[in-house]
Order: sequence, then C-alpha cells, then structure tokens
Amino acid sequence: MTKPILVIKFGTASITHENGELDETIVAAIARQVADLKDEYNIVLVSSGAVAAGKKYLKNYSGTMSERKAAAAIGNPLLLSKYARYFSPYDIAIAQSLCERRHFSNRAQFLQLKKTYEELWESGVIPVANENDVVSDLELKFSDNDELATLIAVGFGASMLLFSTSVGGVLDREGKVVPHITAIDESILSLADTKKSNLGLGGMVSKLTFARLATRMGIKVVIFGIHTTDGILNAIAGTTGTLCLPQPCSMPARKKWLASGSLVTGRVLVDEGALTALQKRRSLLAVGVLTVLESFEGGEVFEIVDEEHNVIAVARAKVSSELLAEDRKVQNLEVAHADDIVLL
Ligand SMILES: Nc1ncnc2c1ncn2[C@@H]1O[C@H](COP(=O)(O)OP(=O)(O)O)[C@@H](O)[C@H]1O
Ligand SMILES: N[C@@H](CCC(=O)OP(=O)(O)O)C(=O)O
Repeated sequence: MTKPILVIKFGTASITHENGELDETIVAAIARQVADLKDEYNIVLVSSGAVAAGKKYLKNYSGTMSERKAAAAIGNPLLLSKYARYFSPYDIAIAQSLCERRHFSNRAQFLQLKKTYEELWESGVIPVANENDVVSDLELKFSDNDELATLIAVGFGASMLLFSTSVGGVLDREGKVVPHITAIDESILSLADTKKSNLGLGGMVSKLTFARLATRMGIKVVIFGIHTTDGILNAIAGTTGTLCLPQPCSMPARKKWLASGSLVTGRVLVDEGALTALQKRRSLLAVGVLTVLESFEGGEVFEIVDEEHNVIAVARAKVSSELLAEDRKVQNLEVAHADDIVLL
C-alpha cells in the first residue's frame, strides 16, 4: 500500500536566528522527527532559508531582487549541506528540488516532478524543495514557499500539510494559540496582521490564505510552532499548534490541481452559448471563444471569463492560444475537454 503524503514547510523565521544565521538546533530537531515519521509517510520538506544563509557573503547587501537571487545561489548549497549533515546520523539522504512556477502550470511537467519524488521515496530519500530564486523573475515567482508547499500538497493529493512558524500557531487577539479552525473565513483571516519576518516573504496572512486553499481541497493543515518540543510530531498528533480542518472534497487529483487556481497562465473571454455549455459540463469549443485575453500553451491552465470578466471556470488547454487564434474557423476545435474544466 502506498504511504500517505506529508508536506512540511519551514519558513526563514523558523530555521534562522535573528542575525540570519541558520539555527542548527532546529535543523537537528527537524531531522530527528522526520526520521521518526519516514516509515509512515512519504515526506516532502519545503525549506526557505537560502537567502538568509547566503546574504552575508555579498558586499553591501540591501535586499534588492538581484541581491536576493545571488544570496539564494550562495545559500542553497549551504542550506542543503546542513540538512544533509543532520539527517546523516539517521542514514537518510536528502535531495534538492528547486522549483519554478511554470513547472506547476503544465500538468505533464508537474507529474514528472511527482515521479521524481516517488523515485526518491522508493530509496528512502527525502526531497527538500525551495523556489528556484536564481531564475524566477517577478511574474514567474511563487508568491512564497507557503504557496509552493500548498501546490505540492494539493497536486500530489497529500493527506497533511504542516506550516512551521516562529510563533506557536495562529494567535487570537489575546495572543493565545487558536487550537482549531473549522473554516478559514474572513473573521479568521482578519486575525493575521501583515507583519512578517525580515528575511521571509510569507507571514501569517500567506499561511492562512494557502491553508484555506488546501483545506478546501480536503487536506488537513496544521500551523505549528517550531520552537515547541517535538512540534512536528505533536502537530501531527493534533496536540499543538492550530489545526485547520479539511473540508469534504471529492475532486480527483487532476481537478484539484486545476482548481488550485494560482497556476493559471492564460485567459479567454467566451460567449453566452459557451457559458451554457460549460454549465452542462460540456467541453469548450473554439466557436464560443470571443477573445484570447492572455495567451497559453497546450497543457497549461487558463481562466474562462464572461463578458463582465468574472472568472467562471478554469481549464486545462488542449491546444495553444496561438493555434486557437489561427484555427478559429475550425469551429468545433476542442479548446478544453469537459473533464479538464472546473467550474468555480
Ligand atoms: N494572528 C497571528 N497569529 C500568528 N502570527 C501572526 C498573526 N498575525 C501576524 N502574525 C505574524 O506572522 C508571522 C508568522 O510567520 P513566520 O513564522 O515569520 O513565517 P515565515 O518565515 O514562514 O514566513 C510572525 O511574524 C507573526 O508575528
Ligand atoms: N526561497 C527563499 C524563501 C522565500 C520564502 O518564501 O520565505 P518564507 O516566507 O520565510 O517561507 C529562500 O530560500 O530564502
């Protein structure tokens, strides 16, 4: 039987000291707990910290985009070598996986990532993912590693997603940890202020936003404090941090990947007839497309909008927008198959 998938994300604030140095006691604690869980789960670690680890080697670092990229290039091998060092007493090898947004928007490519991870798990190796900052430009970036972890969890059909935080979990207005959240609505989102750590990108707003997406896709999420003893093990047991309960969701993995939304690359405006066909769970044909608002390749995800530009559905393209524009005369050209369309 295949093991359930567990995705654990560590933010910069969780694994570094105030001065930006990596906190090796935390990395050691991560290794110990992950080693404990390895027989039970197929695990993906998503770790930030490359920029923090590399920035001291740059002269006059002030945090510009190009300096962050350079710092990440220096810091990634340093970060991974620390993980490797602390996992080695448990005889566990770790593997680096630097990800870019476009790898997620094309399902075939995304499935290759999954296949690579399966290959690693087969040999007991644990993948450690991070955004490939060195080449990710503004448009192609994940908003932060909270998003990367969520897209991995949703696309792989993970059973659990854990977000570490430098605080104990989601804090209420009195500063106490909220033990569980049944639905992440506006009142919960309003608990998070936009404060975030100096070196990280995410913060609590981002964690809650992506926890909402993951829980809607049926994934259990725990936002836990990294400084709690056995924080990871206790988060899984439900005895620490904030548990965000999963919503019932019967979508197959392919549709979940589509519905994660943030993978969208293109956009088309469709007519009334096409909207009616979509409501009846039919495919989208070229005849119903009025305009291509943003281009896309075959295999990529695009949004379908109505004349008021409301997003009605997301779909996986069978053909590129270029071909669609050329072949508009071929009115029954299938732009997206019914099975590849999710109504929102
Ligand atoms: N309601 C809240 N509960 C917990 N943390 C909050 C809340 N509102 C804002 N925050 C801030 O969010 C941040 C938590 O994320 P942090 O551990 O810094 O993450 P990362 O490095 O992963 O982005 C902290 O700086 C914390 O002060
Ligand atoms: N990719 C960057 C981290 C970006 C990021 O998402 O940071 P964080 O909000 O601390 O998880 C790095 O390795 O430094």
